Amino acid sequence: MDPRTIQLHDCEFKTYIFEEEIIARIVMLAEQLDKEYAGKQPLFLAVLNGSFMFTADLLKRVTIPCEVSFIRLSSYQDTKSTGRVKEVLGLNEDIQNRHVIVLEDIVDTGHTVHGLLQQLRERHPASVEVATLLLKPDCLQHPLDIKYVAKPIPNDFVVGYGLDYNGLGRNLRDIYKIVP
Ligand SMILES: O=P(O)(O)OC[C@H]1O[C@H](OP(=O)(O)OP(=O)(O)O)[C@H](O)[C@@H]1O
Ligand SMILES: Nc1nc2[nH]cnc2c(=O)[nH]1
Ligand SMILES: [Mg+2]
Repeated sequence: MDPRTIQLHDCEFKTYIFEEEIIARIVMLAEQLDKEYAGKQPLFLAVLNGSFMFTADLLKRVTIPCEVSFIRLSSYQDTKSTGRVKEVLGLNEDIQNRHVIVLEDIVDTGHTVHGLLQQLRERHPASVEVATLLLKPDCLQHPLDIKYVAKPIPNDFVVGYGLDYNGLGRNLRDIYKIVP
């Protein structure tokens, strides 16, 4: 497919992962989760805002009985982590003895998921794992074991398919990377 370039605020981005590849990877992930969580009735816990598209496309393809709930965490300004993860909307669900799968659009420094996993484990779930669409393994600042990764990527700032640059770009169907 032809590469496309777009402008968001003051930055230029070019196409990087097309919708077809995103969906193909999500289909494989759903099949894996169907097998590994059969009989466990997992609770998917989606981290807003970034994970909304990933969550919808993944859960449409998960066929086992499951539940979904949402929390909202925020830590990015411009293209950088502030290092402070703000809880904008908390968790109301009782997760004791539940099999929880955290859904993220991207794990970058790992600050967001690291803090969230600490909080969740205090509530005694039966198990907690993380499923992320994208992982930047070279950027991790915490020793995290992310079990389900649809696609590892290098250290470039990306937008689209839920991911934003200062609010813009979340509605794009493909993923774009920043042009330095
Ligand atoms: O691994 P980290 O360095 O913590 O980065 C990953 C987090 O950053 C983004 O969220 P953000 O805080 O920008 O909020 P958003 O989901 O509303 O875009 C993304 O959706 C992840 O939740
Ligand atoms: N939009 C966007 N948000 C992020 N949060 C952490 N890493 C990224 C990234 O590369 N792009
Ligand atoms: Mg997020």
